[in-house]
Formats: sequence, C-alpha cells, structure tokens
Amino acid sequence: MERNLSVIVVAAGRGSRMGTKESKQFLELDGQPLFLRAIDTFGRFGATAEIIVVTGAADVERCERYIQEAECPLVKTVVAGGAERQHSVYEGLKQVSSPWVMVHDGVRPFIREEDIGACYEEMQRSGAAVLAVPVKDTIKIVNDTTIVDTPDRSTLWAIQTPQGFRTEELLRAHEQALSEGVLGTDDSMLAERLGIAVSVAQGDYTNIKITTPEDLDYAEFLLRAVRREKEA
Ligand SMILES: Nc1ccn([C@@H]2O[C@H](COP(=O)(O)OP(=O)(O)OP(=O)(O)O)[C@@H](O)[C@H]2O)c(=O)n1
Ligand SMILES: C[C@](O)(CO)[C@H](O)COP(=O)(O)O
Repeated sequence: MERNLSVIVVAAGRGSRMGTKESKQFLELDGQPLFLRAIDTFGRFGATAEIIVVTGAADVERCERYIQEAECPLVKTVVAGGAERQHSVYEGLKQVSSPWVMVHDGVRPFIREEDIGACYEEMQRSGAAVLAVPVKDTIKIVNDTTIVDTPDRSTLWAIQTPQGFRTEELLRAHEQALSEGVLGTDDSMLAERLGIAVSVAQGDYTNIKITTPEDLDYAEFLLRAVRREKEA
C-alpha cells in the first residue's frame, strides 16, 4: 500500500460536556491518555505517511512527552489548535504534506484498523468519505418540545470520524468556510457546501466519541470486550 495519507488527530477541546478538570483526551484508558489509542491504530494502518496531532496551546509540550514515551514514529508534529474544532483542524491541515488527508477525533479511541481501511478505500474510490453507522432509533425534529417531523430513518446515518478527503479540497473547504464565517460541526459539512460529493463508509457502533461521563463507563466496558477478543 502506498503511504499517501496524512492523519490529523484533533485533541484540543476543553471537554465542557464531560465536566472533568482534566481535558477528556488526557483521561486515562488502559493506563494511557486516551488520545494515544487512536494514534497507535492509525500508526499501524498501511497508508499512513504522517500523523499530525493538534492539542491545546498549553498542552503541546506534555502531549509531545506522551508521544515520545509511547514511541509513535509516524507523528510528525504536535501543534496548537484553535477555539473551535474547525479551527483546530485547519491548524493541522497547514502541516499536511500528503495528497490525501483523514481527520480523526482524538476522543474516539476505539477506531479499528479495518474501519480506517473501509473509509480509505471509499475515499480513494469516490474522492471523499466519512465513516458512519445507520441510525437505529427513530429520529424526530423537535421545535421547543413539539415534534414537527419524523425523517425517513432509512436515509439517516450517524456520522463519525475518520473523515477523508483530497488534501487540496479540504483546505479549500476550510478556507472558504473561514472567509465566510461558517462554522461546521464536522469537516464533511464544509466540503458538502462546496459541492464536493462525500460518501459514507459503514463503520462500527463501537467507534464512540467520549463526550459525557457515562461514555467513560462504556469505554471501560468496550476495553474489556476488546481484551477478551484479543485473548480468544
Ligand atoms: N477547539 C477544539 C474543540 C474540539 N476539538 C477536538 O474535536 C474532537 C471532538 O470534539 P468534542 O467531543 O466536542 O470535544 P470538546 O470540544 O472537547 O467537548 P465539548 O464540546 O463538550 O467542550 C475532540 O477530539 C476535541 O479534542 C479540538 O481539537 N479543538
Ligand atoms: C466530527 C464529529 O465527531 C462527527 O460526529 C462531531 O460532529 C463532532 O462534534 P462535536 O460537537 O465537536 O462533539
């Protein structure tokens, strides 16, 4: 496999919904800050040429220390992020030197190599792809407390990361959004508004984003399940 992929791992958030004093990306999972787990998995993926880590300005040095201790040879640099996720991704994008780029949340520690592979293949086939899973619940559009619509579930997917693009296209999408004052909750949104077709690649429900305190208990449960699978 050609090493033509740069990976941006964003870990510069404050974790306000988690509510812990320590930013959630630095909370320990399996004896390590949880952002390192995704870095390790991307480091094993065959197309990864370099990994760019984005963290808070005050955390750059300790992040570098963690990475050095864990020996992650593909990490090219650790840079300071911005106020919103989108700004952090843009800071990472400035460091990218490969033709393809994937953006991944540092707080999605259960990303599997096979799912990175599925996203990568779909990205190479179609030009841009995000990992996603079909929604299992019925989703309602609610205004205040009143239900106003029930979208057809067969068209609904819960979007995860990684999200992969041609580097030049994602850069263009970010620069355009920045110049127009548009803030997106993911990178795909910025590409979609430029008319770039983005495909979904089906991932796994275990690729959770650690967002609120109960996700930590679920993460411990998933960790035990992963260990059991490895031992079997
Ligand atoms: N300014 C920001 C905000 C978010 N992120 C990263 O984007 C990912 C997804 O964001 P989210 O879960 O929303 O993290 P936080 O912004 O930390 O959480 P919250 O919204 O609860 O404050 C995380 O890996 C987070 O570190 C980032 O790099 N820079
Ligand atoms: C990018 C993302 O993880 C896809 O689900 C999500 O949109 C991030 O959103 P958040 O508001 O930063 O949690």
